[in-house]
Order: sequence, then C-alpha cells, then structure tokens
Amino acid sequence: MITLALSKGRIFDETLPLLAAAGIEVLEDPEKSRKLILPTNQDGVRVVLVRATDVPTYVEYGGADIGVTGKDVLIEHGGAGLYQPLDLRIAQCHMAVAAPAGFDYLRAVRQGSRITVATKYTAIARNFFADKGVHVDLIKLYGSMELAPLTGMADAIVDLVSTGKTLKANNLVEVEHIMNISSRLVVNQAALKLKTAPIRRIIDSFAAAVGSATVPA
Ligand SMILES: Nc1ncnc2c1ncn2[C@@H]1O[C@H](COP(=O)(O)OP(=O)(O)OP(=O)(O)O)[C@@H](O)[C@H]1O
Ligand SMILES: O=P(O)(O)OC[C@H]1O[C@H](OP(=O)(O)OP(=O)(O)O)[C@H](O)[C@@H]1O
Repeated sequence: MITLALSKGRIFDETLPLLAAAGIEVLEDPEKSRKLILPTNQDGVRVVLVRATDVPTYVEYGGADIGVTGKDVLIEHGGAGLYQPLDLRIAQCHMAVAAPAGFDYLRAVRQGSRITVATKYTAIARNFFADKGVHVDLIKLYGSMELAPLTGMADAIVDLVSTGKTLKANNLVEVEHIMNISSRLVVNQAALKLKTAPIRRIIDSFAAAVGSATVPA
C-alpha cells in the first residue's frame, strides 16, 4: 500500500491532475466526505488528508510514504529525512514583507530601527531579516497576519502573496519580495527503499506531467 498525504483545498485540487497522469483517481470528494482516508481507483494507493503544515511530519515519521507540500511549509519544518525529488509547480505564490502604506519600512531599515513583524513563517522571516542585518522582534501567529499591523500589534508582516488582493483589501503594501513558493513532492526515504517500484512510478508520472527532471535520491 502506498499512502499519499495531501491537504484539503488548493493542494488537493491542484494535485488531482497529476494523480490522473499517474492513472490514480481519488474516489471521494474531501469537501463532501468527513473521511480522512480516501480510497483511490488503485487498490495499492490511498490518500490521507492532513493539515497543510502536518504533511512533512506525516511523511517524515512514515504515516505517509509520499506527500505534497508548499516550499514555505517545508522550510519551516526543516525537511529532515525527506527526499524532495520534484518541484510540482502548483500552488504558486511568493513570500513577502508587507506593511501599512503609512509605515516607512525602507526608512526604518535604513535607520537600523527595531521592527516588529507578525508571521506564521518565523524561520523564513528570521533568516531573511538576519541576512539583511535588520533587527526584528517576531510575533508568531497562525493566520490572519494582515490584522496585526491594522491593530497596532506589529509594524509589518511576512506572508504569502498571490494576486495581492488580500493585502489590498487590508490597506497593506508589499515592501520586500522574499522568495517564490510552489509545492514539492516529498518522499519518506525508508519507504522509497522498501517500495521502490510503485513510488518511482508515481514520481516519474508526476515528473512527466509537470515536465521537469527529478532530483536523484
Ligand atoms: N494564495 C495562495 N495562492 C497560491 N498558493 C498558496 C496561497 N496561499 C498558500 N499557498 C500555498 O498552498 C499551501 C497550502 O495552503 P493552504 O491555504 O491550503 O493551507 P494553510 O491554511 O496555509 O495551512 P494550515 O491549514 O496548516 O494552516 C501553502 O503552504 C502555500 O505553499
Ligand atoms: O494575494 P492573494 O491572492 O490575496 O493570496 C494571499 C492570501 O492567501 C493565503 O491565504 P489563504 O488563501 O490560504 O487563506 P487562509 O489562510 O484563510 O486559508 C495567504 O495567507 C494570504 O492571506
């Protein structure tokens, strides 16, 4: 049995065409079913639904053999013990620093001021500001980061941006582009050794579907 960990929503939706390329069809709609283990048209393949941030953990500890997860989540997790053969080029967005239009971020940076930054992505934010030599106090949040500067709790945020609509709706402006983000395939190293043929078949089908070469194990 091959177990594939996905999160509900955009990762699940955008992985479906890749699964189809591997001849795998998920037999239940996660938006309609309360089941966390979904059967597929292949007896030897099942999908488990977990929180987006838990996908690397399930694959690391063998709860799943393969997973699909954002580069953001992978960096925060650390990626220990995970084989990352493929950029799937799905769920594309970028990580950015944003601040209210009234906050002169560049001036604060130039003057060496201490900046308070709210984010769910503390590892990415810490590394980014450390590389720039900017002094920051980080406030860890689990969602709705945009609210932090609006309530006076933080000067700026580090968050994902796609269309920019969320920032605009909350009167925030992007002031730094940190990195491009897309989702990766992650594989449990031991599972790859024990179940090489079926896992390779999935990796190769995904690679062909996204038109990219795989990274050797
Ligand atoms: N607006 C967006 N456009 C494109 N991709 C995005 C966007 N927001 C997030 N992503 C990518 O999709 C992944 C999954 O996001 P999703 O919103 O489904 O989970 P989440 O709500 O961030 O996670 P959790 O449920 O654990 O809090 C993210 O890790 C990121 O890589
Ligand atoms: O630039 P945009 O296209 O507006 O996208 C950016 C938004 O997308 C993500 O949230 P998400 O859509 O995952 O919402 P959620 O955290 O409430 O699930 C991210 O945290 C931003 O808030």
